[in-house]
Amino acid sequence: MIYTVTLNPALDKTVEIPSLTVDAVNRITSMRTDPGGKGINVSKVIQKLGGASVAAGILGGDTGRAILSALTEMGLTTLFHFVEGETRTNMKIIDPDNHTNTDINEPGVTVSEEILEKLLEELLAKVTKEDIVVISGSMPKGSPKDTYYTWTKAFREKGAKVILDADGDLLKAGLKASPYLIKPNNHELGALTGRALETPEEIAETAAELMKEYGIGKVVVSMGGDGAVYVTKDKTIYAEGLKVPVGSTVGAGDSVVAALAVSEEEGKTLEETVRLSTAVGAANVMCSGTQAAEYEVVETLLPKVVFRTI
Ligand SMILES: Nc1ncnc2c1ncn2[C@@H]1O[C@H](COP(=O)(O)OP(=O)(O)OP(=O)(O)O)[C@@H](O)[C@H]1O
Ligand SMILES: O=P(O)(O)OC[C@@]1(O)O[C@H](CO)[C@@H](O)[C@@H]1O
Repeated sequence: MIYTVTLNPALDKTVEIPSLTVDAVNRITSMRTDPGGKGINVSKVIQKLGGASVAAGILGGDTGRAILSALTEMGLTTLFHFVEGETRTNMKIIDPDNHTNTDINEPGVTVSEEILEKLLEELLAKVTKEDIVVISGSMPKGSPKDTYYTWTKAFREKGAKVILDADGDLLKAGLKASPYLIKPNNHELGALTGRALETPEEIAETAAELMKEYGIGKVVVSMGGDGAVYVTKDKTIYAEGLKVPVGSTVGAGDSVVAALAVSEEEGKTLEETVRLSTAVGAANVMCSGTQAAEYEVVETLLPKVVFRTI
């Protein structure tokens, strides 16, 4: 089973504003809402890929209840704890004239250490060595800074494979517990290592160093429309991005994480994983908002993926 952990979910409100201008009145031309937050997005995509997951995390208030009922309606299995306060609403502004995606994310609810411990205990009682645990996104206020270290270590001790998708200090903390796989983008990896990373070769070298230093099994570095670099102990592959019409790039990274988790569970080869992840990433940017792409679209993109060993 794949478990996804979203400690700070969000209702994603995606609006289209042609020629978005600061310091002016902007008019929305279309709007949609989706239950979101990184782990929740991963669960939505896993379902489209024919896999099963348990989406776990923390919700609050009417927004939290709306997210839970949307996920239940989609047929997802969930394990959420409710806290005081209101789950955040994150605004995603698509400007089709300037081809920009702007994220305005609220901080979210405040949680206590007790609620985090309760959720962790409940998950630890279920997770086995056959399982994959995806931990992604920001943490709610009140969480200890080392939460991703503690959680990664705890799931690892159960023998589960932990996929960590976080950035900044959260990623730094989690790395110390040697996750099985991490998926930073090239900017996040660059910030972590203090290097400007442009080429697949530079990215591959830095990722390999990180794997050695922290005992990480695999690193996948996404590069937006330029594709991704997949580094394992014995092979490194660069996959080009697919040229597709862009609806919204929000959640593209989450869809890649979903494809990586499903590939891991199904024991796919690295080449099969690269093909699936690239096609899933591209199919999801074709969608508006943070809705998950249909597998039929992914299927049409699979044969178009171009990659090379580096
Ligand atoms: N414009 C695009 N065209 C085609 N594919 C894209 C585009 N943007 C992203 N992708 C695909 O999605 C993958 C992940 O994208 P990206 O590197 O932007 O992730 P990310 O920075 O983690 O995103 P986010 O945090 O918004 O989820 C890329 O490796 C690529 O396969
Ligand atoms: O504030 P965080 O937790 O870093 O990111 C939250 C978020 O931007 O990530 C997802 C896209 O990856 C969205 O569904 C959600 O709004």
